[in-house]
Amino acid sequence: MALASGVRFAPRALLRPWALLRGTTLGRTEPAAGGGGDGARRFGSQRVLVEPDAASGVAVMKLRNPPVNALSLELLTELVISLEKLENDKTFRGIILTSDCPRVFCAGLDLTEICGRNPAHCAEYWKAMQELWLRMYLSSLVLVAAINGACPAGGCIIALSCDCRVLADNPKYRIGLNETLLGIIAPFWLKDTYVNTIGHRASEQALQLGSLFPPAEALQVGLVDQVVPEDQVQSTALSEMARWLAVPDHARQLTKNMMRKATADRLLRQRDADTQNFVSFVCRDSIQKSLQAYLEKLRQRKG
Ligand SMILES: CCCCCCC/C=C/C(=O)SCCNC(=O)CCNC(=O)[C@H](O)C(C)(C)COP(=O)(O)OP(=O)(O)OC[C@H]1O[C@@H](n2cnc3c(N)ncnc32)[C@H](O)[C@@H]1OP(=O)(O)O
Repeated sequence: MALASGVRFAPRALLRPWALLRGTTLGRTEPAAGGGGDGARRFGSQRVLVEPDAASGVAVMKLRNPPVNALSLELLTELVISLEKLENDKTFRGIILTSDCPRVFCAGLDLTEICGRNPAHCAEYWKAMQELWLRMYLSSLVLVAAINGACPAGGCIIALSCDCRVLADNPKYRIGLNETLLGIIAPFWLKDTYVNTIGHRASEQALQLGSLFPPAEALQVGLVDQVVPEDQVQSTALSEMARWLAVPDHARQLTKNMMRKATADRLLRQRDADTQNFVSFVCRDSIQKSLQAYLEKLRQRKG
């Protein structure tokens, strides 16, 4: 990821994402409906749909891992690859991230990736989660989250790593870090991201209580930047994007780096320890039991 000034600030020692790829269909390019030239061609993968608009330099990236866009290992990997592809293409300056699944932006970690799995799998999964966060948090592109559905936990991590958040005004679309309610704890880098966004006291309260904020409260606490009627989420995200793109890239990118680097560096310095910590925590019998019980509750809630 090169800055306009030639400075590169994305961590270079990140995982090679394609090493994680299993059975995906990346790199597929197809014409968008009614599309013609390059600017109207879609590409992406099974779980990430990318609609690039070369004329504006903005791509819309849609999560499509039904039913709830849970962050499976495949989805994490495909997101990193799509992001990298856009970053390496000088045509693009911004991404609008949104959901292709009705009513849910992203349900967070795919609990089936950490329930009843062996430590090696949990480690591989957690590294992919770290990777996505690092890539997004330090991206040289402008990332705007168009949050068109529920956005708990890992979904909120994805939204928080964007530069700006627009949330649809629907009381069911709550956003926040509810980890404590599942009996788990947000890692330090997620806590840092929360504090950077809403401040220390609000984070302390919200993290301990596992608060999921409905739109008006999310706006009030500063978790999102705009709350708009559902049918205006996309257009508002585009207007926000235009505001951010009006700033010269090099100045905005270096400022973003200045604001975020210390937080990202903290994880980069202790990435392995963070992975070990995650694995030993989630593999404990007691944590496995609470995760299983939570998953069971979700399954039974249906119908
Ligand atoms: C040291 C430890 C560090 C750990 C830090 C970890 C940081 C991040 C943690 C997380 O992200 S944990 C995950 C937290 N996520 C949630 O609590 C959300 C749970 N889901 C919901 O609340 C709801 O599903 C929803 C997102 C509001 C959508 O509701 P809706 O009514 O539309 O769908 P459902 O009927 O509830 O679900 C459909 C289907 O999907 C399954 N499912 C839902 N969420 C998950 C998930 N996160 N992982 C895996 N599967 C999930 C749900 O069980 C249903 O499955 P089926 O019954 O159809 O089999």
